[in-house]
Amino acid sequence: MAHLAKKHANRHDLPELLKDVPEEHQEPVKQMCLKMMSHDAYGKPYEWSTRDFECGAPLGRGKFGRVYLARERHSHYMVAMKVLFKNELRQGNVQRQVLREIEIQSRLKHPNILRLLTWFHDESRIYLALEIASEGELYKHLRNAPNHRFDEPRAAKYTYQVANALNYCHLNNVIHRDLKPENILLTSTDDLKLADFGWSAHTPNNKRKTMCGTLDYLPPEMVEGTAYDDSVDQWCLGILCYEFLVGNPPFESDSTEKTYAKIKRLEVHYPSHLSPGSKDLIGGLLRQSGRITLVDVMTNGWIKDGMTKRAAQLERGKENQAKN
Ligand SMILES: Nc1ncnc2c1ncn2[C@@H]1O[C@H](COP(=O)(O)OP(=O)(O)OP(=O)(O)O)[C@@H](O)[C@H]1O
Repeated sequence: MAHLAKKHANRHDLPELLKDVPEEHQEPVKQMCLKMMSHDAYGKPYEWSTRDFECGAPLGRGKFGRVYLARERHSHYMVAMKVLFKNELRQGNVQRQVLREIEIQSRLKHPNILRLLTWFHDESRIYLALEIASEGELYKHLRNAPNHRFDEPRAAKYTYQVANALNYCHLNNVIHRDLKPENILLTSTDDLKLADFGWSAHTPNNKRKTMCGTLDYLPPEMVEGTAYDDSVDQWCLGILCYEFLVGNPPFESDSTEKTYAKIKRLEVHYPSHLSPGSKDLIGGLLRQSGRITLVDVMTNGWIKDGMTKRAAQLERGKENQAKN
């Protein structure tokens, strides 16, 4: 399926394709590339179908989708196959949402956005062949972390990666609008993949007024029903960063009204364990207007320092594993 990323690659491109692959993986990766290049689908239009995949263990289940590990028969390339039943989509009245998700996700290509490799359908089902994020939902990792929160280096790295993905979306006129730990997946290499573009929207420059997203993550302009633009995603990134560090979103309450009121008053309580750098960053994002940009987030000192520390943590983890 590498043809989707690099349509016209051929055998002569192998040295270039393999140049960043570690020595010990060169041969298997080369064989995989050769297999992909010999596939009927390589660089040409191709009608994928269930015949092309072997279905394996279930990976999870959503409101509409069941997700399975699957393997492309020819190349043995592994994917996460999401299967949606058309009658369930019709009953839930979400056909348009799913089509928008497919349309948007298939053209977004970024290391922190879950790739939709291909999709096809039969009479009763829609199949989405997705890149695998083997560690699953980030939400689960947050729940399982000590005190249900990440340490600052981990939170900083993840905030950077989400900012990077959102920045790419905005450059491509897409607003995500539904950021939350449940819509982010984690890979085996500790990298995030933004998923679930069901609520995202194309933004042909004008401001929008649709109310959507998750209550705890709603920015004041969406609560008030006024026009909004892509800076809603910066607000949500501020909420996400807070939730990473504290374990719950800042405006969480026991009723919708109370949450709305807190959002409108920008009533954020910062626990004492938060560093000044993290509070500064969150404060810059959780503003009614004049939010800091995603590039400001990516170049922020607290973020950069945290990323260096996270890389060192992971390195130490690898060394310890090697010793045991
Ligand atoms: N690409 C993937 N790699 C690995 N696991 C995945 C992948 N996509 C989904 N999963 C697993 O399958 C579960 C269900 O995925 P799905 O996208 O249907 O869920 P959802 O977004 O929670 O559903 P919904 O939007 O219908 O509420 C996820 O929670 C996750 O554990």
